[in-house]
Amino acid sequence: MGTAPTTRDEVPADVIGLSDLVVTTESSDPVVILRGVSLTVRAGELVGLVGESGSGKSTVALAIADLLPEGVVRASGSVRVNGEALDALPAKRRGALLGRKVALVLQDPSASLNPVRRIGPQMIEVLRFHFGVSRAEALRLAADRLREVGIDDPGRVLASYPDMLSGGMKQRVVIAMGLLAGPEVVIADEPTTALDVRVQASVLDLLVRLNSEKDVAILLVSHNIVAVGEYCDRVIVMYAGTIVESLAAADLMASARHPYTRALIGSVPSLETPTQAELPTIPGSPPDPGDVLAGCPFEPRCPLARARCATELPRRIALDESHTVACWAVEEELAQHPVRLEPSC
Ligand SMILES: Nc1ncnc2c1ncn2[C@@H]1O[C@H](COP(=O)(O)OP(=O)(O)OP(=O)(O)O)[C@@H](O)[C@H]1O
Repeated sequence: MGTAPTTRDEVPADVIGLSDLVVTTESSDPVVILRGVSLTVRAGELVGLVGESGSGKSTVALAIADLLPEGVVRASGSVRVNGEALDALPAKRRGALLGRKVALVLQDPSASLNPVRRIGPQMIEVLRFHFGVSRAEALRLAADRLREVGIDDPGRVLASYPDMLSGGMKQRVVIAMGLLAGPEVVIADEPTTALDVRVQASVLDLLVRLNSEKDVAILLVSHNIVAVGEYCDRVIVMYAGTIVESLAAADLMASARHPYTRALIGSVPSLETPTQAELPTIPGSPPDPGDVLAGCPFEPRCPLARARCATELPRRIALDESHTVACWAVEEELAQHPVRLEPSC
């Protein structure tokens, strides 16, 4: 985490807070995409959001940025940014708050850049909009931000069109653009997926460095639970539009309890895995978003499933201050031990 160590009395404020967020398609027979998601990202925190394809990670990212696609709506629940509920703000103030406080970095950097304008004018426009600075000052600030993301020759990059840059370089530019307004949080949705394997680690390292040096909170969306565990402070695991577990990254390998989290960890190869070895896969597939689910969405694939799991959605219980899990089997195992049975983010 980028913040200085805090005492118990000095918990950093939440920069992002989702409460019971339900997102559906907008139709007479709506498809439920998020089924009541609650989470927080605290100031300076580096949080990983993981899960299989289709679990709803990108929808969470887009809901925070108020950028849900056409035909997808927030049906209930709330999104708070810097303590302000987005719903309570008029559209103009909501846009200004998000523009200043939240930077979104998407998988494909080209989607965030205008292909027919040089990088310089694109960055200058953002700076002049937010700070009303002169063109010369904006150019200086843009070059500073580019250096901050590891670009040694900002002059060349500012004079380039996006397609003159490599994928890794473009993603650095997008991150630098996201930093222009001085955000509290960067939401990075699979920021390395479209990049060459060689540059993936350097972009992740850059995000970690920005988190520690500039104290920017980061919500890192990823398929790779092991990588997220290595880079982040906290890991949140999603399955079929729900959060099934949230815990400190340092506890991930030894203390993850949800059978889905354990299966995800088991399906990622490690350096020790022989190249010929067959990796365990999770049998079955996630439910379709259109399925009506009475119980736990993981029940059909779960090695610990019991009768109750098919009919009752597990509640999210706190195992300790930083660990929550939603699983009837885990709850039954813990029945002999005192746990705080209260919803927690
Ligand atoms: N506009 C839409 N209309 C209908 N369904 C949608 C729409 N957008 C997303 N979905 C569905 O919502 C579910 C969650 O999608 P989302 O992209 O948030 O998942 P994800 O975990 O980010 O997946 P990936 O890792 O593949 O990006 C998916 O099943 C997807 O098909």
